[in-house]
Amino acid sequence: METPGNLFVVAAPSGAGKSSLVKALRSFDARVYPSVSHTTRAPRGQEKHGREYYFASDAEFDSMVGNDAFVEWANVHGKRYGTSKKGIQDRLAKGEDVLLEIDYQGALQVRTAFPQAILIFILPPSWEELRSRLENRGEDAPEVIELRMKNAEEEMAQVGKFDFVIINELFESALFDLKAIIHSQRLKYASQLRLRSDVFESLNLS
Ligand SMILES: Nc1nc2c(ncn2[C@@H]2O[C@H](COP(=O)(O)OP(=O)(O)O)[C@@H](O)[C@H]2O)c(=O)[nH]1
Ligand SMILES: Nc1ncnc2c1ncn2[C@@H]1O[C@H](COP(=O)(O)OP(=O)(O)O)[C@@H](O)[C@H]1O
Repeated sequence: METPGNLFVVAAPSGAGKSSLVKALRSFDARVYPSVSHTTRAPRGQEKHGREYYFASDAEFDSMVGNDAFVEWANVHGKRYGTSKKGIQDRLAKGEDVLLEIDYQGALQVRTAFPQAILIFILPPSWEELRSRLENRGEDAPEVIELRMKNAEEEMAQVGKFDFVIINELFESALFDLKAIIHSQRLKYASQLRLRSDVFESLNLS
């Protein structure tokens, strides 16, 4: 589907730092609207329904799948996660930028539905660092960390299908890269025309 807003999709193995990067980006770029996904996994410590996720039962998730309410959904680490159509289509149609923080299976489904979507993959600098970030985050049980490390192999093998790759070694440098990708999309002709129609009009351009 062609829409005036930019659709950014950020994927990464668990622990690579995508939530931290997107949160930091949001703190000074309120024009990137993060979509809130639905999931059947349980909330973690500080997570709130409707903020990090909409936490859904299996039956609720089944019913949304049955009603064709998702742009994409996938099984990730044994739980289901999905992006609702309602959450993004209106915003994109209004010309707003939307950012999805989802797994690679979902990212590839989004590309089918929205061929102009910009797919960004975030890599950790090493396996050791990935494990230590998962351990230091202190949110997941040891067996959950093992499953996430194991799944990371399959996830990282998909990096070549993405448009951009960011290596999150130094946080500030990775954040700079993410900002640069987003900013470069906004400098494209169609985006500039939409965002700065006042300038285009005063210069008699269109
Ligand atoms: N396909 C898909 N994946 C999602 C969605 N929301 C989150 N995910 C992915 O599910 C995985 C697990 O997310 P989460 O449980 O929050 O753990 P985290 O990756 O450690 O932060 C991550 O790869 C997320 O990017 C979604 O709506 N669709
Ligand atoms: N560049 C970095 N250097 C060191 N630690 C980082 C870096 N980026 C993120 N982290 C830390 O790694 C852990 C995992 O990051 P998080 O954003 O939760 O990852 P994801 O959302 O990809 O699962 C968090 O404790 C976070 O503070």
